[in-house]
Amino acid sequence: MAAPGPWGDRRQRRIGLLGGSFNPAHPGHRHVAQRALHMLRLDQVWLLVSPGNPLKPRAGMAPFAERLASATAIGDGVRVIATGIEAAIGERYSARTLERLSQLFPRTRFVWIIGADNLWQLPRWRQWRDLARRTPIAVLPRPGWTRKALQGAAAATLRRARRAPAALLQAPDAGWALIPAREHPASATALRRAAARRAETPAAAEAAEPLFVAGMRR
Ligand SMILES: Nc1ncnc2c1ncn2[C@@H]1O[C@H](COP(=O)(O)OP(=O)(O)OP(=O)(O)O)[C@@H](O)[C@H]1O
Ligand SMILES: O=C(O)c1ccc[n+]([C@@H]2O[C@H](COP(=O)([O-])O)[C@@H](O)[C@H]2O)c1
Repeated sequence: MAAPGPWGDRRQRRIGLLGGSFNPAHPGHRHVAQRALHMLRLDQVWLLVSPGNPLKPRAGMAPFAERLASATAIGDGVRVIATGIEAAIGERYSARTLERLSQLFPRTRFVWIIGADNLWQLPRWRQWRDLARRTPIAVLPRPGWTRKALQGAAAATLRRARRAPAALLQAPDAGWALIPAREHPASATALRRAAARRAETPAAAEAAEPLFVAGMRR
């Protein structure tokens, strides 16, 4: 399978993987991708659109093609690119995805990128310890989650594997680092709620119209 981008073979390439539902994609994703790209001197960040997060309900999840298009729209097509490779290889558990990607791209060093909310949630992921043992993890701050995640179970279990950001990709073994970044407030949940409110507004206005007209007559 071809990598989703043009490559030179001059050295081991470094790819950041920002896995997500992208339901929809938003500027918070772009911020996280660009910050990781810059701070970890990555060649690219792949926005890895999940065929279905194992921990999220299917109800309310937009079709895969729609989410892939949404992620594509926030990338730049060169350094930050969306990919549906997880669906193509038939994986949705991240530990398995990483194992398969390492087989498919043996000369690539992958870094798993997550927001602080997902560091907090990590112990609920399948084979999360294997994932953390094999793959460097870059954690980006997120409003309401950063401090909580640093005090959570994953951070405690992995405390000896915590690295300074600059050291994350220097060591041959995996580890994790909190990447200094401004907290970005965007969230897909907030966007979906806002869209639902907007969708309700015309209907609500229509429903209120007879009352308004009646009120005018009185
Ligand atoms: N504003 C943000 N700051 C930091 N990390 C973020 C931000 N938005 C998303 N992420 C991270 O990007 C990855 C993909 O996120 P996802 O597509 O689920 O978006 P989301 O806004 O968290 O969605 P939802 O609100 O539906 O859970 C996750 O690791 C998540 O933590
Ligand atoms: O492997 C798991 O058990 C697992 C459980 C929950 C989430 N994930 C992955 O975490 C990434 C972020 O998911 P999300 O829905 O929060 O954007 C995405 O790549 C998911 O597939 C993975």
